[in-house]
Amino acid sequence: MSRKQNHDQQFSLDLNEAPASEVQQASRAADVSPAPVDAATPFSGLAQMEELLTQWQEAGWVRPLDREFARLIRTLCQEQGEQPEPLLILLAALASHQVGRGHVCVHLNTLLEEPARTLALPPEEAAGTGPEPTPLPTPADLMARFAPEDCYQVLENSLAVSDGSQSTPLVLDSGRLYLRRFWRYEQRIAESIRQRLEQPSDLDDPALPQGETLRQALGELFRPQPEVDYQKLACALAARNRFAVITGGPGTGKTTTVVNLLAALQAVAGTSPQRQARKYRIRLAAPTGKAAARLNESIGGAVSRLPLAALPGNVQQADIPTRVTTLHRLLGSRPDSRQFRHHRDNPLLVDILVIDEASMVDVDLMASVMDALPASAHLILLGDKDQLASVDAGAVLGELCRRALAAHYTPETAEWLAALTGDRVPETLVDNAGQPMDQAVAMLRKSYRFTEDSGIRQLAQAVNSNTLHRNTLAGLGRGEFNDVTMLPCGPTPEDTRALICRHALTGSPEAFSNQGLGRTLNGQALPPPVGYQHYLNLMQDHDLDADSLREDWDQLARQVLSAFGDFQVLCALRQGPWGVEGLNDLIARELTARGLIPKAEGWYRGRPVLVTGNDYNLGLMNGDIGITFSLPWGQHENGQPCETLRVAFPASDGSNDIRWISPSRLQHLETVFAMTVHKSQGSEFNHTCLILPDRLSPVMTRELVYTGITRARNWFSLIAGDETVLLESVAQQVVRASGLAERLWC
Ligand SMILES: Nc1ncnc2c1ncn2[C@@H]1O[C@H](COP(=O)(O)OP(=O)(O)OP(=O)(O)O)[C@@H](O)[C@H]1O
Repeated sequence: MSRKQNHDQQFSLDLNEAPASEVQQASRAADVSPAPVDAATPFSGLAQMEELLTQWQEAGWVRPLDREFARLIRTLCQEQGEQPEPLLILLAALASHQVGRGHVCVHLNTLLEEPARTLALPPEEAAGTGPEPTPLPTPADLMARFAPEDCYQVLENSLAVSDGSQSTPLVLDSGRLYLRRFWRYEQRIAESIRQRLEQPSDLDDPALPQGETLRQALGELFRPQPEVDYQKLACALAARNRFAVITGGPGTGKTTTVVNLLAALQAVAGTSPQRQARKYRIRLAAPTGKAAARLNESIGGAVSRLPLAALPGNVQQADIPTRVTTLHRLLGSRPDSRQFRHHRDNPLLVDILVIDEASMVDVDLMASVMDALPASAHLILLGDKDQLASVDAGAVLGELCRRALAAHYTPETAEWLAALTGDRVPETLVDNAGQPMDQAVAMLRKSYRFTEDSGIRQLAQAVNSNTLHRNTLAGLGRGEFNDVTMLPCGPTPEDTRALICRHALTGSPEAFSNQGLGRTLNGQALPPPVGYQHYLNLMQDHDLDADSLREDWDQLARQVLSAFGDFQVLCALRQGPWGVEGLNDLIARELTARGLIPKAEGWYRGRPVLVTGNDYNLGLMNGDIGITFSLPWGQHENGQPCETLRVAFPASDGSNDIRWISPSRLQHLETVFAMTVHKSQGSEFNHTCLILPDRLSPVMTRELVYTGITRARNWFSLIAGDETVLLESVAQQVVRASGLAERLWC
């Protein structure tokens, strides 16, 4: 038997799912030898390479997990009689390191061409401290010794690596090195999409009755327009395919479009002899509780405005759900397990699944969705392709939308769309060589939330197209737009801190060219920009007491939570004076000094908290926001009522209920006067203030700045520690290594 043939038995253990105890045992088995002195030393033996990995880990360059993964590969190779090359151990650690940074794999050629940039090693220090010189050999020093062929040879000769056809812990596929688990996720996602795209549709022939029903329904749902109606085109495309993506910037009508789409599909189902007029079972989901709650808020109104009576198929309001659940709840997550209740052998009972804010879904969760979805079900992803990618590995929506701007619809698709919608796709979006995946992606191109002259819209566009210039920023400073302001940092750090404090307190309406007054949208007056004193005043100015009813407290909590959502400080970093930790502390101290909160540490009345991990027992999801109240519900030993702290959370089921939770029961949370842009995904605020530091860091990218700006519904303020850093951030783009797009487009 050849070495490779025996793989399945040898490596039946999936290393990335290995229990911690095994990892620790492997770790303890390692020898340690003297520190390496140059880039050649780690290649003189396994112990030397492992010692370097330990030093990298101690320096904070790689995670303990990365080092342990490399050691486990070494142990497993040795157990099979292979003496692994130090280069193999190094590549294993680097592949694991890249997963920790959101990549699905490592492109070997890119790694060799640009090791420092690809790996972001050595890491830059947190803003404010500057990079420290280090005597450690860097990955770039090490990789400079090798050509791609050397890496391929070492990987191909190892029992720990295969092309995926065998159960090895590492997979080398088309020049990409994967941890096996991530390779499998990518495979499963691509397979599921391809399988859905290959299924013929009843709607393929516009002349057949189903096509005619769809045409009629679209005619009722969309008013005729002088220009191409991209929402109508998106509905038609998504109705035809069992897999579809609808992408668009803020306010381009993703929710409106999907509601129309679901109504149109129910009309088709209601007239379909094959379905015997049985309507589709539809579920709506979002990756976080916050995103689910936001869709909950907007979808009910959109459904109630549907012209149902005019549609064929006897579509009723109840045929279109308005309750949105989190993906974890939908799939049935179980405490302390990464396995969901719904999977291939216990699929979801659903005909159409819509996932909003799909940019936040990582490869692991997306693969679980694909597994749990019956092969015949429609999957519709909604999201903004230009937003930040998921926190965990992958950039699934970004990859699926990578050709969305130019569309690449085939002439056949363009003809079909014209027959169904009456709209002709512009020639620039038609491509004879368009591929099946292109035909399932629709991009909404017109914003209905922002007017043409909106500063938020123009700033977001300039960032997205990398055309943000100093004169745009100067224009913001001069008050060229009445919905955006740029607040100038002071000459000293104290001045800047004072500016941030003033702004966080009041929202600085005077800094906007119209003094924050008089803005209207679609004839509706918009509330002016506010800061945190707005919700804290509301908390203080009430006349509830121990005799008040629970309902009255619930009502107050709803008002306070809504007022808190009127303003949010966002930042790029976690640590340092410009990060969440520094800003939370700064703002809390200012509010204490103003008598708006009693103290700045621990638990106190008015403390806003962000849940940072799912807690199924309490029914709280990552991203939920609560506000701490002091309630007269406690009791002294003598029976007298006393104040007790409770955190008010809005129920995540769209019921408008309030849950009061004791602080001692809350485990994963942080104060949220400041929030990272990453955590703000899926949320929107009436007034958003984005604070960017005075030093560039790898996390500061175009996607981050764009996501920060587009969290603002009506007012946006910017505090940039250094304009050059802002411009440089916009020039930096997130590119996550993955092979998904290559699997879907040949
Ligand atoms: N075709 C349209 N004509 C007029 N108004 C529209 C149209 N489509 C959407 N709108 C309005 O634009 C606003 C934003 O629409 P919608 O909520 O559907 O967009 P979205 O892309 O889902 O927004 P978000 O950025 O919050 O995800 C809503 O007030 C909606 O009623």
